[in-house]
Amino acid sequence: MKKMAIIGAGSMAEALISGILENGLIDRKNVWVTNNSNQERLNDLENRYGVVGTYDLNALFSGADIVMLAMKPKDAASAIDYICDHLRGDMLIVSVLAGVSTESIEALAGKPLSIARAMPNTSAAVGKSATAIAVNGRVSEEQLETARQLFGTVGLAEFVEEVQLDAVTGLSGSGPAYIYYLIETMEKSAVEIGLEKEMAKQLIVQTLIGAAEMVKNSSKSPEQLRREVTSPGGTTEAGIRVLEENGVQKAFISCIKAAAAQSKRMGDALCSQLQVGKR
Ligand SMILES: NC(=O)C1=CN([C@@H]2O[C@H](COP(=O)(O)OP(=O)(O)OC[C@H]3O[C@@H](n4cnc5c(N)ncnc54)[C@H](O)[C@@H]3O)[C@@H](O)[C@H]2O)C=CC1
Ligand SMILES: O=C(O)[C@@H]1CCC=N1
Repeated sequence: MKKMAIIGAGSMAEALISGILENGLIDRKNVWVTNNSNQERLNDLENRYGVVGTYDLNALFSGADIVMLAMKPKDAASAIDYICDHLRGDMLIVSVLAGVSTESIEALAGKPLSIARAMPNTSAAVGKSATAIAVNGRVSEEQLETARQLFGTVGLAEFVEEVQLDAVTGLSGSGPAYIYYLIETMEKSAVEIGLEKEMAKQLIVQTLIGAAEMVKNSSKSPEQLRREVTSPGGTTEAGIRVLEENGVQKAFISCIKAAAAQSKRMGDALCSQLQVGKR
């Protein structure tokens, strides 16, 4: 039975704990978690999930085969420095840190490590994450399968090359925020055209779920599906024309490119600081 040590006890850690336990991937008594100082949060996770919270690093790492890095990227250097004596080459290090390369993690730890670097999104909290995973050359077939299973408990898990993770971050890591922004916008306009907010919300959510299911299950392209909604001279055509006139598609493309570029900038800055190769 595997043991996992989780460093960082925030929302991403909790989503993964929940997914792992619901799927029985690891026994709750073998899921250990720590953070930098918030004992109350550790108690809360212990009470709700039956996992083990601790500040005793020897106990945390004893017998651990998987170590998950789940603090904010800005805290990565101090956190890895604090735990590096406990990291071993035979452990699978799983990182969800945005923009922190596998080489940077090894440089921070000062030793070669088997690392699976993942980019999930916050929909992991409801088991619907879209996660992309990249592994470094030291990850064994068995560890690769472990990484797939881990992120499979919180949604879709696909493998990519590490160089593609900035693009994934801009697309699906940040992606839920773009959709929330769209929902906010649809809610505002719904109220302006005379609908109650709560009713509008239900209609919007169902519209999104329905459209997503159509794209997922139909053999037709999104463009074809859009054309089927758009009657000549009808309402959709009038609406889409305004989107086109306002360059909304161009703005979305620029948005995703800006987010991906920021991910790369953040990663490259850390690589320069640590004097490791940029991706
Ligand atoms: N929020 C998002 O949409 C996504 C976040 N991520 C990544 O997930 C990671 C965690 O994000 P969240 O869970 O949203 O953050 P969060 O702020 O909810 O949790 C961070 C946790 O790290 C702990 N921490 C801080 N310094 C520490 C240290 N030195 N040692 C141990 N623990 C320490 C904090 O106490 C807190 O429990 C980040 O690296 C982020 O890049 C990845 C994909 C999506
Ligand atoms: O905004 C961020 O930096 C993180 C990474 C992906 C989603 N949230």
